[in-house]
Amino acid sequence: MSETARQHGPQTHAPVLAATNITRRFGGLVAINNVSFEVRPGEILGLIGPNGAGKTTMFDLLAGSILPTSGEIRLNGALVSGEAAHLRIGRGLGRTFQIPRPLPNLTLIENVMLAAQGQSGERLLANFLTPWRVAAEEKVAAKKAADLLELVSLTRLAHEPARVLSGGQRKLLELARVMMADPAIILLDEPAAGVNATLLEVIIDRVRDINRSGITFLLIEHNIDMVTRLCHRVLVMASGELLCEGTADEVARDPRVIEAYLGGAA
Ligand SMILES: Nc1ncnc2c1ncn2[C@@H]1O[C@H](COP(=O)(O)OP(=O)(O)OP(=O)(O)O)[C@@H](O)[C@H]1O
Repeated sequence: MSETARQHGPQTHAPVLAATNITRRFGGLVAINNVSFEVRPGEILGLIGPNGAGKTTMFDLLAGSILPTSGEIRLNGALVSGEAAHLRIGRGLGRTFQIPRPLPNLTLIENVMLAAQGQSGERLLANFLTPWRVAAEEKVAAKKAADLLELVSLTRLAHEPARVLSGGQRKLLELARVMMADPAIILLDEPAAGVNATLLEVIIDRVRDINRSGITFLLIEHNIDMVTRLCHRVLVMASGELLCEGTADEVARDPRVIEAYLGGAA
């Protein structure tokens, strides 16, 4: 485990997110087979495994894009397995995507502001009856969006349209967008994929900063260097099953993990 991971290890409190006996079938294919795990408050938990292991399907289940065939998902203790994705966002679950798709013609600030939760301006009647409140809320949201863009090192581009961003900058924008909804936990999908080495360092630093501010992460990543540097604990999946868990160093030495990767368990 890296020095940073050791210094900022998780506390042992009730899990932020818990998956219990989750199974998900697609027709005859069992994509997730009776998987259970917990994400502890304050940790960065890695989820790794060969292609087709079931990692993205697990994210889809946790975020509510798809529902499990069986099993339970709890978010801060509340049973959410049957709940729609937007309700889970309201409960503090944020998710980034492997290929972020910001609205290309809106500025970065506007893209981030769109992710604010429950503003009066979203309600037509409030717009009509209390325009001053809507304006005040927008001002607060704009300030928060600007602060978040600063946090992810994108202030310079805040008023540019999102279409000018590189792949790595889109990932940073996605992080700011997710933060706008004040998440307790962020599901981070392959933040290193397609990102150049310099920007990757920025992403690692920003994730670390955000984690130190108290936000928990579950991270899918193929870049083992990033996993080793960031994650307090790592889960390994293969062929829809949870193979093992431990520190990055421990799982890297586990013969079952080596076999899964070398043997093409997917
Ligand atoms: N909507 C779907 N319909 C049918 N099969 C699916 C569907 N989604 C995923 N699968 C299958 O479920 C299995 C797990 O896929 P998943 O995308 O979750 O793996 P992964 O670990 O995220 O892989 P990768 O690292 O390549 O992204 C694969 O065999 C995949 O083909």
